[in-house]
Parts: sequence; structure tokens; C-alpha cells
Amino acid sequence: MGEEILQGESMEEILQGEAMEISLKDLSKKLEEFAKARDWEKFHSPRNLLLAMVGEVGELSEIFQWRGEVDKGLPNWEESDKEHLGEELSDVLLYLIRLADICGIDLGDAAAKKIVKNAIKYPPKVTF
Ligand SMILES: Nc1ccn([C@H]2C[C@H](O)[C@@H](COP(=O)(O)OP(=O)(O)OP(=O)(O)O)O2)c(=O)n1
Repeated sequence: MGEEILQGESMEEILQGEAMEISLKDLSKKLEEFAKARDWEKFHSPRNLLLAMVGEVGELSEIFQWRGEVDKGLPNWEESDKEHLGEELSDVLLYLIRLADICGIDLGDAAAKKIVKNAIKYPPKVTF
């Protein structure tokens, strides 16, 4: 893949970032660069991004549609189906991250705070 398509980063560098547990902020920056390089910032309004994300949730749902209950770890799934699932999960995540960024929300910070709030609302069971 050409350097111009990946904005100076090689595929190896991108995959290396993946192996190093890429942060939400890194992904957010990559998405900003992606939109800028294509002059797509004008399309990335909060409403458009929300609708795009919901569309991807629909595509994600289609993978599970009509399969019945699915065992954890997806033991009986073809590798190609798992790869497809990874792609659709990623599309949802990427639009969510972009939506948060465009709205000026620090998603990592907000999610960490929400986990604390959830824990207070739903205290763990105390066993003696
Ligand atoms: N205006 C756009 C269009 C696409 N994307 C990015 C975010 C998603 O990760 C991915 C979505 O691309 P597609 O709309 O081509 O959707 P799919 O990859 O799901 O393709 P298809 O719907 O053909 O299965 O591309 C984006 O940031 N902004």
C-alpha cells in the first residue's frame, strides 16, 4: 500500500501500533488525519457521524441475525466470519470515537468516569 494513502505511515507502523495497544487518542488522531486528507471534514458533523455509526451497528447486527444463540468465543464460526465481525465492530468504534472527538468529548476520560459511576450505582455483592 502506498505511503500517500497511509499518510506517511507504513502498514508495519500501523500494525505495530495495534500490537502496542493503540489508545483512543491515537485512533482519534488517525481518524482526523483520514478525514482531512480526503477533505471529508465537512461531512463529519455530529448528526452524520451518529447516523453512520447506527448504520454500522445495523451491519454488525446482520452478522448475528438468524444464527440463534452464539457461544462465547465463537467456537463454531469460520475465520472469515470472525474477520468480518472484527471489521464491523471496528467501524462502530471508529465512528463512535470520531463522534466523541467532533463533539469535544474526551471519550477515554468520560468512559473511565462512567465506570466509577456505575460501580457506585451497582456495588459489588459482599460475601462473608
Ligand atoms: N465519510 C466517511 C466514510 C467512511 N469512513 C470510514 C469510517 C468507517 O470505519 C469506514 C466505513 O466505510 P464504508 O462506508 O465503506 O462502510 P463498510 O466498510 O462497512 O463497507 P460496506 O458498507 O460496503 O460493507 O470508513 C469515514 O470515516 N467517513
